[in-house]
Amino acid sequence: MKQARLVLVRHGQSVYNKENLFTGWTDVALSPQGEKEAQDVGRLLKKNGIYPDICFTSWLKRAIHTAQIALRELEWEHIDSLRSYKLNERHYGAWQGQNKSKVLQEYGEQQFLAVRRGYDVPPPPLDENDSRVVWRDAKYATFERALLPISESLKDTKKRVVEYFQETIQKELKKDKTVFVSAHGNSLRALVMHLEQISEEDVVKLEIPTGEIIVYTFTTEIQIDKKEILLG
Ligand SMILES: O=C(O)[C@H](O)COP(=O)(O)O
Repeated sequence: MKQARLVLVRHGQSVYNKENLFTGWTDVALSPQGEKEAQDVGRLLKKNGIYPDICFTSWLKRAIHTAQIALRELEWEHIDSLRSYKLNERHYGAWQGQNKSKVLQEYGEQQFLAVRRGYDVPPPPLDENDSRVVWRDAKYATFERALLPISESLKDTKKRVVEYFQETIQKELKKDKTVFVSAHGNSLRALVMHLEQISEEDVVKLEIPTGEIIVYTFTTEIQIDKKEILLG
């Protein structure tokens, strides 16, 4: 019997991950190691006989390139790919581009963790006059300003990610498709929190490393039957 499968992949290491900088909506490329991690994703999918029917990514190139490299490695590049800003990484506000160790020193462990891994504490917002603010990026020019964040908590990210999951991705699962999603550390933490009904307290411990592949198999009622992490 064909069962719906959801394959979640965190993009490979980016050049900001390598430098230990907060990234958020900053649109940075994969590092050479990240490209290798993306190839490994394709290799592991092949080894496990997982050939997706459809692919979803965020609008950020580290997730787009991870999906493209993985599908090339899998020799499965023909499938439809849909992209949405709703799968983008959590907006890291004024912390974007800052060194994580320096921010930790400046804010102290408790505040740092509350923002970085907690549920409803956003980082300080990006100044509206900052040239990096999202509405100055041509890609988002047609959006209403109110839709574009200058900082987000995990709760804010979860709202848009779950909306997109329920409106779009879940429709494919209901047709028993194998759905590939290439996204980000925190947009995926938000989705996993929703799927596994993880509490606000427990989500603090949820970590998703770069290049990780999580495969959920669903029953016909869209209930999780099995969860697997694919390892090389
Ligand atoms: O946006 C970032 O900096 C990373 O993609 C995720 O970072 P985090 O693990 O520090 O939340």
